[in-house]
Amino acid sequence: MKKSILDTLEKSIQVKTEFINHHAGAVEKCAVHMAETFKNGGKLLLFGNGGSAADAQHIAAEFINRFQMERPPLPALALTTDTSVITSIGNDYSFEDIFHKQVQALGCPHDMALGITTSGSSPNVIKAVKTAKKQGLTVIGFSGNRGELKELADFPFCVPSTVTARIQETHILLAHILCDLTEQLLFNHPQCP
Ligand SMILES: O=C(CO)[C@@H](O)[C@H](O)[C@H](O)[C@H](O)COP(=O)(O)O
Ligand SMILES: [Zn+2]
Repeated sequence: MKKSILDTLEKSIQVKTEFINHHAGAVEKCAVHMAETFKNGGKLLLFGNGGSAADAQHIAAEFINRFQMERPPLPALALTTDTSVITSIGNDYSFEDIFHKQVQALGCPHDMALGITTSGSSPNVIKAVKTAKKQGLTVIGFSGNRGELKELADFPFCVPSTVTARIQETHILLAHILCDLTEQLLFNHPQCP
């Protein structure tokens, strides 16, 4: 049992390390774009399924409330929370449309969209990402190393794994790093180098 726990820990660290080694520069660029977006009055729309829906909500809360410092709220909205909207779209149209229609309604050209899918191919995430691009939003894609999302996103972050749990663990690390950098860039965090 202990071996299995340690193997999982080791694998998680390995995937995160490999991911950061490959993507550190892109993470920094993405944070700069995000800070500019908020500075210019844009917002961040987030969406995903299952654990990634929880991640979308978790990340939105970091921006709206705060991450590590006292500062004004930043506009971020998870498209996974309004059961009336989601059930009406799912019921009248299809599950594939639940994020796409919300992006159509709420997305503006200077906003950013963050689509999260560990398979890289959930149809409702892919459709909403295509809509976001069509409407002029900048798209961040959180995925694993498979699927279409990495080809579509302006900032593709593909975790080098095919295991959903390992991918999700890296996504939340990445999200926390992006929140931290964005706060530093916008509000001159005391720890800013
Ligand atoms: O959290 C987990 C598994 O760790 C699940 O809830 C998982 O998120 C769901 O099966 C999702 O539907 C998977 O979708 P996706 O990541 O491939 O877009
Ligand atoms: Zn999970």
